[in-house]
Amino acid sequence: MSKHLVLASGNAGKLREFDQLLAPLGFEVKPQSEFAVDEVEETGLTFVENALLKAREASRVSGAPALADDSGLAVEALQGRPGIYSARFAGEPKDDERNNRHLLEALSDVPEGERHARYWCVLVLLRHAEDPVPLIVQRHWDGEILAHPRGEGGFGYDPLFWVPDQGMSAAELSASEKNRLSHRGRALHALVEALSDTAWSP
Ligand SMILES: O=P(O)(O)OP(=O)(O)OP(=O)(O)OC[C@H]1O[C@@H](n2cnc3c(O)ncnc32)[C@H](O)[C@@H]1O
Ligand SMILES: [Mg+2]
Repeated sequence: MSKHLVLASGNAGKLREFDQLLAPLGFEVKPQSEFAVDEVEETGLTFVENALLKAREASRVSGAPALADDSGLAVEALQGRPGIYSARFAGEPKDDERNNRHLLEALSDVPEGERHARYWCVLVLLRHAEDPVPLIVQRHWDGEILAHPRGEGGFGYDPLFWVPDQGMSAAELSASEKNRLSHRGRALHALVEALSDTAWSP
């Protein structure tokens, strides 16, 4: 069974995590930049719609099976925002530091104990651009939003995402600990498990 995949993402943090997770499982993965896939407009209203758009475009242009990730942070005190708009919470162009500052401002009046947040990750695997049976998995990871950033690892909102069970922010966890616990790591394990030989053959 050939296990080559195009990763339909332009996010360096995600690409690093996918490499760490997929290489030991024998997958040969290439970022979509190697095939000159342009960033698609994420016009969906759900993570799953956006992940489908990204995977379909990457598969169409590369001619290879494509894996896309649409993910984001849903903050309870903000009625689930920024959600699907997480990458551009502070406007264009997308910028992690500005997003984090924007999040802290939005929560400036929200006390500790009421800063619950949930990372969501939806993964879509298309075996080819017109695959009528995409493999779809979604997982979440719960935490609290800190009042100040902590840690240097991870990417995006990780310095503000407190993981109560670990007593650390997501940016303070080692890469392997984050992958073991995170929305993305757990979604990817479930996807690989669901990827039986039958599911893989078009
Ligand atoms: O669409 P692609 O090209 O994959 O890259 P992107 O950064 O635009 O990705 P999304 O559209 O899925 O937006 C997800 C945003 O949610 C945030 N996010 C998702 N997973 C995260 C994680 O594990 N750690 C920190 N932030 C995360 C981060 O700000 C991302 O930019
Ligand atoms: Mg995006």
